[in-house]
Amino acid sequence: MRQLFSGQLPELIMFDLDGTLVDSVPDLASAIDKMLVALGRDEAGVDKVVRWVGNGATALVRRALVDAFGAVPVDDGLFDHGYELFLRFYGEATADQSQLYSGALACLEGLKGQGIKLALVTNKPLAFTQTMLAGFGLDGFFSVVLGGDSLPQKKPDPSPLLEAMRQCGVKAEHSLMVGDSVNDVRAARAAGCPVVCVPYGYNHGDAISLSKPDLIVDRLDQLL
Ligand SMILES: O=C(O)COP(=O)(O)O
Ligand SMILES: [Mg+2]
Repeated sequence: MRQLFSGQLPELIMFDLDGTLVDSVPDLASAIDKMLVALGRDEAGVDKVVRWVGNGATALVRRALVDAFGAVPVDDGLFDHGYELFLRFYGEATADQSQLYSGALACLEGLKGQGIKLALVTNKPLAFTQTMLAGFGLDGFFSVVLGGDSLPQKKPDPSPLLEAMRQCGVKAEHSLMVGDSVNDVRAARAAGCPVVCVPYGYNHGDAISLSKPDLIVDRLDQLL
């Protein structure tokens, strides 16, 4: 990580949540499947849902409805009904089957111990993000937490990263983004900061190396 900052440590590290810190797809898939069954369709299953995660909850629901109903664009009434069902089911079980990735907690503890400011920048809606962070005891680590609905634009737009930097008072050249998807890489490039990725997350079924992050680490504790 130091090689990205001319031998120094970054002052701020911004983390993605789904697919980077937490393997959240089991609960997301379960809520999507309950929604589809309530709408009279077959379950989609984890293998499909894993490719639909990454652009926030509305995009996830829309992709599931397009797959199940085959209509593009999805009718507004169907979307509203489906989204309401998804919010209810996911709210009932946000972090039941989800798991922290190996090395994630040690990474956050180690970086915080080195005096580096930490921020969480996710496309997941803020309310679910807060539930998940609290469920894993991670809520104390971050100076700033931004969800996909915190600002008008979400990743790959750079605005959530720029807002986290602004709130922490750190410039882009002293900031680092850590994520798992092309949305994290694009947001970091547009915000002007380096980006490290993990290869185990959700990148719409593509290898993250195709997005050319500055560094790929197999486990987050390799950042220490
Ligand atoms: O909710 C999503 O679609 C993805 O969330 P993430 O930005 O934490 O990966
Ligand atoms: Mg992610």
